[in-house]
Parts: sequence; C-alpha cells; structure tokens
Amino acid sequence: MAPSSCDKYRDFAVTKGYGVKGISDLGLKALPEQYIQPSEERIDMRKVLDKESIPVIDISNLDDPEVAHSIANAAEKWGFFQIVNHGVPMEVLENAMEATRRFFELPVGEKIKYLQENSPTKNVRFGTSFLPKADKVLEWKDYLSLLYVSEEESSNYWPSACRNEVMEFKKKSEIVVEKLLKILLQRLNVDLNSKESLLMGSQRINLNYYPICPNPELTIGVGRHSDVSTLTFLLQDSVGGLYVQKMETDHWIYVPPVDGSIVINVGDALQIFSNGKYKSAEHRVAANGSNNRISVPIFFNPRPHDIIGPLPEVLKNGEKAIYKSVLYSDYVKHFFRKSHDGKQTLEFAKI
Ligand SMILES: COc1cc(/C=C/C(=O)SCCNC(=O)CCNC(=O)[C@H](O)C(C)(C)COP(=O)(O)OP(=O)(O)OC[C@H]2O[C@@H](n3cnc4c(N)ncnc43)[C@H](O)[C@@H]2OP(=O)(O)O)ccc1O
Ligand SMILES: O=C(O)CCC(=O)C(=O)O
Ligand SMILES: [Fe+2]
Repeated sequence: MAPSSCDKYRDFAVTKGYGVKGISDLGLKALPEQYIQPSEERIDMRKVLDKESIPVIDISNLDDPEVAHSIANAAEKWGFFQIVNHGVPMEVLENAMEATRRFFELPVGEKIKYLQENSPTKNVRFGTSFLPKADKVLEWKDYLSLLYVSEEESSNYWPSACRNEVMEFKKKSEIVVEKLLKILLQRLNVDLNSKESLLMGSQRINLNYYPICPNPELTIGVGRHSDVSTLTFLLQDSVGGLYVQKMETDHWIYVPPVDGSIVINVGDALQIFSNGKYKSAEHRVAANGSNNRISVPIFFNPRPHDIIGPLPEVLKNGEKAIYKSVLYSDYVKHFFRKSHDGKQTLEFAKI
C-alpha cells in the first residue's frame, strides 16, 4: 500500500479489514496521523501512581470471611481486583490465549468474513478501534466480539480457529463469576439464586489484539471507559498495558500481569444494581512498541430485555435511589453510540 494520506490508512484498516495488525505488519517508522490521540487521551506517566496497586486476592477459600471482605472491599474502593487460585486450569487460560493469537494471525481474507457487513450472524463481529464510524481518532486495537447465544450457534458460527478454546474458557469462568457475585450480593442482602439471570444472563467474549505500534506513546489501545457489564472476567497475557483510574482522582494505577491470574472489574450494571455501593472504574489500555498484546475479557451482563435499576433489597432501608430503571439494551446502545468517554454512559441512568 502507498502510505500517502491518513484516509488511506482508515480505509485499509477499517473498510478493507486489515486492522491495526495490517498496519503494524507494514513496518512503518511513524504512526499514521489517524491514530495520533490528543495529549489528554494519551497515558501520562506522571499521573501513574507507581506505589499503589489494586488488590490481588487468593480465592482458594471463599468461605473465609476475610476473603469475602477483601472482594467486597475491592469492588467498593477500586472497582477492580485480580484473583489467583480461582480454579480455572492454567491450560484453559493458555489455550484461550493461543486460540486468540491463531485467529488474528489468519490471512485477512479469513478474518474479513466476520466484518459487520459480511458476518453470517450479528453475534460474531471482527473489527478495529472502538467505533470507527464515530471515533475521530482511531484506537490501536483489533477485536473479535462473540455474543454467546447457544452451544449450537457457537458451533455453527464462531470461527473454528478459536471456537472450542473460547467456549471452554467461558464455561470455566462462569463458575467463578457466580461465586464472586454471590459474595457481592450477600453484602447487599440479596440472594443470587433469585437474580442470576438478571445479573449474568448474557455473556459477550471479546478477543482483543494490540499489535506492535510505532510511537505507542502517541496513541491508545483502548480509550477511557467503564464496562457496561455486571462483572468483567479479564484474561491478559504477560505484556501489560492496562491502567485503572483511582476513584475520584485523575491518577492511574497500572495492573501488572500476574501469571495465572484473572482481572475482575465491576461494570456499570452492577454499580446501578447496587445503587452505587460497588463502582465501575474507568480504565484504558496503552499501546506497545515491542510486543503484540492479547487480552480476553468476558462481559457478564443482564439480557437485552432486562430492566436494570437499584435492586429493591438495597433500597429497603429507605436508601434513596440514585439511578432510575432503564432497559439494558437501551443502556448498551447508548454506550455503543459514542466514542469512549470515561464514565459518561452512567449519566444515562442517573436520576
Ligand atoms: C469493541 O470495543 C470495546 C467493547 C467494549 C465492550 C464492553 C462491554 O461491556 S460489552 C457488553 C455489552 N453487552 C452486551 O453485549 C449485552 C447483550 N447484547 C445486547 O444487548 C445487544 O447485542 C446490543 C449490544 C444492545 C446490540 O443490540 P442490537 O439492537 O441487536 O443492535 P446492533 O445493531 O447489533 O448494535 C447497535 C449498535 O451498537 C454497535 N455494536 C453492537 N455490538 C457491538 C460490538 N460488540 N462492538 C462494537 N460495536 C457494537 C453497533 O455498531 C451498532 O451500531 P451501528 O452503527 O453499527 O448500527 C469495551 C471497550 C471496547 O473498546
Ligand atoms: O485489554 C485489556 O486489558 C482491557 C480491555 C478492555 O478494557 C475492554 O475490552 O473492555
Ligand atoms: Fe473495559
């Protein structure tokens, strides 16, 4: 490709489906203009608190009240924590990672079968950046997004390069998320059994690929956002790049890769269900100049037709609701209608 104008790169990455991996493979010396973020959207290392970290919690004994306390405390204070000894076998994690790499290393002709306009189903989508139609400046990330509907749909439509490994990862993660939600809800005097479908009735798995970037300091892998999920179960490889905002400050905390760990984060839906007790935190991802990076978040969500609002048990003692009830699909569509803008999506549900 003749690298002359930035629209050429947009066309190459977005429309033709080469993604940022295609740009990275060109071996350019300088980042295309289309990816240069305004300075306030880049990661400013002077704002990173290198002496603070989000908790790493050993969850091998969830019956221990101290473990339960650490989980609830992390969800209130940080909105993020890492878990170790969670019971998902290392092999399942490694296979999910390898399957992700295999998918992104497919020839572009295979991957573009899953672009929005070509995909055999709405529930499988290959793309780049967050919302290329709305993003003025593009983000340095390619993704494959898989909305789980049924075993049958996954077998028929998910790419064979990653289907079985991602399914296995999803199945194992569900067991852990159920246990974590049980603990978080107990503190709200809510019985998870009666709310399981509402809280985690729908799952979306994203395979994220952040290829080596020329001038990583000028761009961003994923911009500032909070997830619209109830809880997110995130597998990251050993490269690193995830930063979380320290609540109510303009400082950021690096989330270091810990071998075998999973990052858990509170999403907007749980912030709304808990009437603000548990908090979704803004986070973003840096690009990397030396290594390709992979992450695999599984978003545990309400179902599109569910109404989300503060749970009645939370308001029982006369607590005033700070969120109204909204249709979850309206909430998610609102998120997907605009570029990443931190925690602004929550305004949609504020009273
Ligand atoms: C991609 O980079 C990302 C993603 C994220 C995601 C964080 C999350 O928390 S994802 C969890 C989202 N929740 C669910 O998936 C719940 C279940 N699903 C639904 O409720 C529905 O699928 C729906 C999302 C509401 C879509 O419903 P539908 O009425 O069928 O409408 P669509 O035409 O499919 O989409 C509407 C509009 O949204 C855009 N969009 C939808 N899905 C995705 C997706 N996976 N990735 C990117 N964009 C999506 C789509 O562009 C549509 O707009 P058009 O202009 O194309 O019409 C966090 C950070 C990231 O960087
Ligand atoms: O890549 C990561 O570590 C996080 C990605 C993320 O925040 C997301 O996909 O919502
Ligand atoms: Fe996220």
